[in-house]
Amino acid sequence: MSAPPLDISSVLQGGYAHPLSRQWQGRRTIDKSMLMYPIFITDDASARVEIPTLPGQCRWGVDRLEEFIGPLVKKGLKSVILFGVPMNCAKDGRGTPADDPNGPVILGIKKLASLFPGLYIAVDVCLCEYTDHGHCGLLHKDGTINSTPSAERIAEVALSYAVAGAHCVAPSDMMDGRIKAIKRKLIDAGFGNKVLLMSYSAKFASGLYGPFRDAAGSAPSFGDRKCYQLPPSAKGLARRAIQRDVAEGADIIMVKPALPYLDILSDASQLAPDHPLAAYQVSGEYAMVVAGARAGIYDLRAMAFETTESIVRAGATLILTYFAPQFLDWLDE
Ligand SMILES: NCc1[nH]cc(CCC(=O)O)c1CC(=O)O
Ligand SMILES: [Zn+2]
Ligand SMILES: [Zn+2]
Repeated sequence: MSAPPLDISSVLQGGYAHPLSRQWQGRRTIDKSMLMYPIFITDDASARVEIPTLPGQCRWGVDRLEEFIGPLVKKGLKSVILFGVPMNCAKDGRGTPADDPNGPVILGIKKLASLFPGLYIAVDVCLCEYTDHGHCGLLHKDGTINSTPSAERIAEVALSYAVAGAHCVAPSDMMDGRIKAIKRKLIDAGFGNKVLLMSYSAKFASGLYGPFRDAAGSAPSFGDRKCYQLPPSAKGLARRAIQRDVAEGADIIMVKPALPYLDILSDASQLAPDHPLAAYQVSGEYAMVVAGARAGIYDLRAMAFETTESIVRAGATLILTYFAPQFLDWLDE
């Protein structure tokens, strides 16, 4: 029994049979300027400590940033986002070490700015790395989030990074009202026309942050983050958070994590079509892709491209990714 002949409208394969015609059907869209590389800076100036759950990534001391970032800048790295990992400081309820002028983030901003004047320096703004309870904001006595002083404190920390020379401040804390509070503070201090505000707008309470919390030592000491990070099924809340942050003055909107939330990214590109849209391919997504490749399930490079291309296809114009160093090589090949 032979199958009936194909109908004219059934046949697509002739349209992409050749490598060149495949390019006409949709060209690779990632380029180096879209990559923002997350880096961990710790308070031991000479440190280079590998992070077991985040293969290939390290915590770096300020004195080693030149050897770490120099070769990447030569290959075309355009931007980084800094995360502070204080190991030798006294954490407290308000996250005092966050804006310590001698802490790793502020020293790191100054060091990178002086070493690499062409490098775009973004800084993650949060309190969880600096509070004794490990939560991202300030707490009431009963352990619940105290929003108003949280937003005020986050804004104060953001301003200190702007003063130190950051080009972009990126609050990841998810406190209500922090975008407005940060924008107000930046404007009042004369940074309104100098510093970009990138909001982690749709940040979900994800299982994919595990390696990051190892890297940054920022797991909460009790409870979880479900009262401020978004529930994974909450499409409506995510849309409202994006619209709110646009209204409060965010310059870039972010969706995080990326791969399990491509529908939200696509929604964001409709809701905020006039804003750059960032996606954070988080630590667990990176670790998953690497683990699968090591298990022989697929080729690392092919899967790194496939996942990031899907993120761009969904609407991202900027990708925070731990694959940035590898992409700098791969994009040259
Ligand atoms: N506010 C902390 C913060 N900032 C960025 C990440 C995750 C980044 C990653 O997993 O790569 C987290 C973890 C969390 O919210 O628990
Ligand atoms: Zn946090
Ligand atoms: Zn953060």
